[in-house]
Order: sequence, then C-alpha cells, then structure tokens
Amino acid sequence: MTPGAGDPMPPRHVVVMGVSGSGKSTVARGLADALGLTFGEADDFHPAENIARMAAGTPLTDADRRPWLLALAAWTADRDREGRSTVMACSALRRRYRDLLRAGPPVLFVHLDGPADVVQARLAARTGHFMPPALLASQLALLEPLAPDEAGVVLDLRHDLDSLVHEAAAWLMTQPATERPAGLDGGS
Ligand SMILES: Nc1ncnc2c1ncn2[C@@H]1O[C@H](COP(=O)(O)OP(=O)(O)O)[C@@H](O)[C@H]1O
Ligand SMILES: O=C(O)[C@H](O)[C@@H](O)[C@H](O)[C@H](O)COP(=O)(O)O
Repeated sequence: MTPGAGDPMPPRHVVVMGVSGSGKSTVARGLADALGLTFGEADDFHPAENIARMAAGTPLTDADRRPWLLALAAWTADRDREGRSTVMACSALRRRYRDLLRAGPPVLFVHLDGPADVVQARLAARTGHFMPPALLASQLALLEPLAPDEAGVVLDLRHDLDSLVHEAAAWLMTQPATERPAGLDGGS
C-alpha cells in the first residue's frame, strides 16, 4: 500500500463521535486539516429518507442506521486500500454501531462529551442544518460511552477547537499501530 501525502505510517482511521451538536464535524475537519487526513462526513452518507425522518423530528431506528453504518465502513475500507488515513465525523452512539464501523480496518474513536445544556445551546445557535435540537434528548438516551475494551479517548467538548484538535492529535500519537485481523481485505 502506498502512503498518501503526510502519511508516513500505514493508514489509520479515526471516528470523532458524540451526540448531535457535540462538535464532531468541526473537530474532525480540524483534525483532518492539521494532520493531512482524508475527511469524511457521515451526515453526507444518509439516504434522503433518513434525513427527512430526522428533519421531521423522528429519531432513526437501528434498522434505519444499519445500511448507513455499513456504507461508512465501506468508505473507510476503500480509503484504507488506497493507503489513505481518515477521520470521520459520525455520531456512533451505540456500541453496536461502532462494531459495524470496526468491521473493516481498525478504527480509533474520539468521543466529544460534555454537559447537555452546552450542546443544547450550540444546537439552538446552529443554522442551516437539518437536525432539530429537539432530537438531542433521544441522542443522549441512546448514547453508550466507550467501553474499556474499545480503542478511544473521551475529550471535553467545552474546550476550544484548537485545544480539542491538539488533544486528539496528541492522543493519536500515543496509539500503537492496531493489529489487523488476518486476511483483512477491507471488509468487501
Ligand atoms: N469546541 C467548540 N467550541 C464552541 N463551539 C463549537 C465547538 N465545536 C463546535 N462548535 C459549534 O457548535 C455547533 C455544533 O458543531 P458541529 O461540529 O456541527 O457538531 P456535530 O457535528 O457534532 O453535530 C456548530 O455551530 C459549531 O460551530
Ligand atoms: O444516528 C443518528 O441518529 C444520526 O446520524 C445522528 O446521530 C446524527 O447526529 C445526525 O446525522 C445529525 O447530524 P449532526 O450529528 O451533524 O448534528
């Protein structure tokens, strides 16, 4: 595999996770820019029906999410085959969702966590996004924090963007290359 620009090591894959409004997209973009990683926005992978459902104030079901999560894992596997490291903004609220995201190449998680009132205020101030602030309660109810056996770190979403990017990048530097399952072909 040929490493891409700014990619001295084998490809690595990061998912910035958290509830809607936690700052995933902002931090993931910042991290991608800082480290020269390929950025992915999970919102862009939702079929139109999922977007319409959320915009109408109805939380997605696990069945709604499954094909979406599989498409995200396939995108990561494709970039991996190209030798590109990635960072994706994806809610990844439940362990079973993260298991689907981990189905191909290994994935490291950066969970942006913090008080609901801070997130609620951010959602109330955010414009031009399909996700209604009222869905935050369902997202918080669904959220399963990273378990000790999941490769990841929890960062305080109240920190400013530069700090969060530095914290995430510093943590990534401490992570050894993850062992890959024998015969890994990127999940296809
Ligand atoms: N660290 C931060 N500090 C202050 N505001 C932030 C921070 N990160 C994101 N925001 C703002 O909060 C809102 C939600 O961020 P966004 O990245 O869209 O969250 P998500 O992708 O998790 O839904 C946006 O308006 C964004 O500009
Ligand atoms: O699984 C879900 O319920 C959705 O994917 C949701 O978690 C996601 O957060 C929305 O796409 C809103 O987009 P933002 O998270 O960017 O607000």
